[in-house]
Amino acid sequence: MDAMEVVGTIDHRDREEFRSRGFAILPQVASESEVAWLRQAYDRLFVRRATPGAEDFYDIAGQRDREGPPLLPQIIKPEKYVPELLDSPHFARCRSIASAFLDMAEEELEFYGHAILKPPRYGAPTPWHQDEAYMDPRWRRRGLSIWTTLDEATVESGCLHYLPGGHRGPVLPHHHIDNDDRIRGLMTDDVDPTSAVACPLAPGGAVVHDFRTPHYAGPNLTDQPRRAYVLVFMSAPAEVADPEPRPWMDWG
Ligand SMILES: O=C(O)CCC(=O)C(=O)O
Repeated sequence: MDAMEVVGTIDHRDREEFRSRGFAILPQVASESEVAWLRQAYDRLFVRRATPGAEDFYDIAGQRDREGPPLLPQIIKPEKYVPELLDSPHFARCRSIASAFLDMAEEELEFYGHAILKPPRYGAPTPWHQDEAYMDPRWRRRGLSIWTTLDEATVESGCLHYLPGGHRGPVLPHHHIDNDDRIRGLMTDDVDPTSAVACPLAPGGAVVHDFRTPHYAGPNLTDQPRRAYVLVFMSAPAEVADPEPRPWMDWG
């Protein structure tokens, strides 16, 4: 029996929370049985594909040529390897939720997934960043991420933290982690973490954040893995007439 009611729709309070704070909390977007299915798909994916050099596998926090286990392993577009992910009720629910938050028809939304694993008692923090800092400034997209946890996500295991309202400001200056451009991950120093809101969740719960909302997750200090499956939904790109410089990007 599934313990909590799975909610695939949002109401005006969720919308208002998202509009004013740049994030919203959805306590249950996947049922217990869906979480069990997602976990086994996720684990198989990491066993098969989480090897250095594998296509779509990255260590966000480790240097490209680093030896040893990845610090913050991530698989981009897991749906390429497990197409059933897109047939799942969880995906349908998330697409409908994204459509409601973005006020765009489902058919107009582009999307992709990514999976970020924090193994037990191992792994780096995900430093403060805005997702938009990773994007090409020559193209503007409206969008959001729906971050579903497959495990208990707590402050100790690496739940997400947000800076409320940060999505209404600019894209902040970012740099590569440790100022080392062999590390793929970006971070910003321009946040005041004392005003951050931590978002602990039970398995199957989700947080939704705008591309511009600054966010952070700590290292996993617990004996359980912290498996997050993220679905990113966005509008088609619109060309920006006068793009802002993002010197941390490869194109300078
Ligand atoms: O799962 C994490 O540690 C970070 C997730 C994140 O930054 C994102 O989904 O945008």
